[in-house]
Amino acid sequence: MKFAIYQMDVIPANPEANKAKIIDWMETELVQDVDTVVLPEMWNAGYALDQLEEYADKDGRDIVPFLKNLAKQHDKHIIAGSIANKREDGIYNTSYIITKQGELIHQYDKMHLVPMLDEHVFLQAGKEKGKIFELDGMKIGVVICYDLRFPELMRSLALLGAEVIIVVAQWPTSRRVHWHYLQYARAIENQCYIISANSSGECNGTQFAGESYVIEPTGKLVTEGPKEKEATIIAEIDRDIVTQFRKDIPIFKSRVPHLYE
Ligand SMILES: NC(=O)CCC(=O)C(=O)O
Repeated sequence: MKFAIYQMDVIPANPEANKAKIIDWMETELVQDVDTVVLPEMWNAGYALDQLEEYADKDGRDIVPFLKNLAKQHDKHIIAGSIANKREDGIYNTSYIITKQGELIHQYDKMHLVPMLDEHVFLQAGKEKGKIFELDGMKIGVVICYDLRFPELMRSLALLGAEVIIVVAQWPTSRRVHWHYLQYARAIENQCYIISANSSGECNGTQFAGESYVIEPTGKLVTEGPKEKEATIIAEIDRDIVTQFRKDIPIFKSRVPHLYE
């Protein structure tokens, strides 16, 4: 499976401009040759949290049809990062997965809200258990940014069979060391690919790190995006590497969950 990651400089509080950027990016040459594209976290409105009442999508009503059309038009699966998404009981940070046939096959609301960003003041936390989905026979899970700090969530996706975990993010440069090491740890401990799409822009004085990664289950770096700069990252992944590594070091067979609690 070949991926294009959009390490996007998200424009805060401007969904129309961000949609236009994605339309243009999908036309770029690098993206033409891939099966699947990956977008970053909250790409519609950025981290303008105090303006989300105005700029959040209304339960995906605008953005889901937008993504479905784009997927069909370009014949590509879209792992659509996440968007600020207003429902009756508040605003969620929601990820959507759309197939190249234009079908919405998965959605996930970010379950861990970030205290350092006061997310609990502006956002609702997702209440549903993590699930996985399949694209071209590959089992995939998606998590959103701060979720990366919770090994329990990522392990639960691996136990459901995830061979790839996508991390969509707006992770700040100030904590880029955590961003780096946590992804390696999650790849190695869950013996899965980690594919991340981080933002590279700036919002209210916070600079986002860029440095989107593709890491093999073995901990080998496949490729990495530049620091703090918009970029397209292309990577091909190989399911056999997951299968072989899980045979070589069979940690899932060695687990003793009854001794962990
Ligand atoms: N958008 C986020 O979830 C940021 C997470 C973060 O800054 C951190 O975990 O540190």
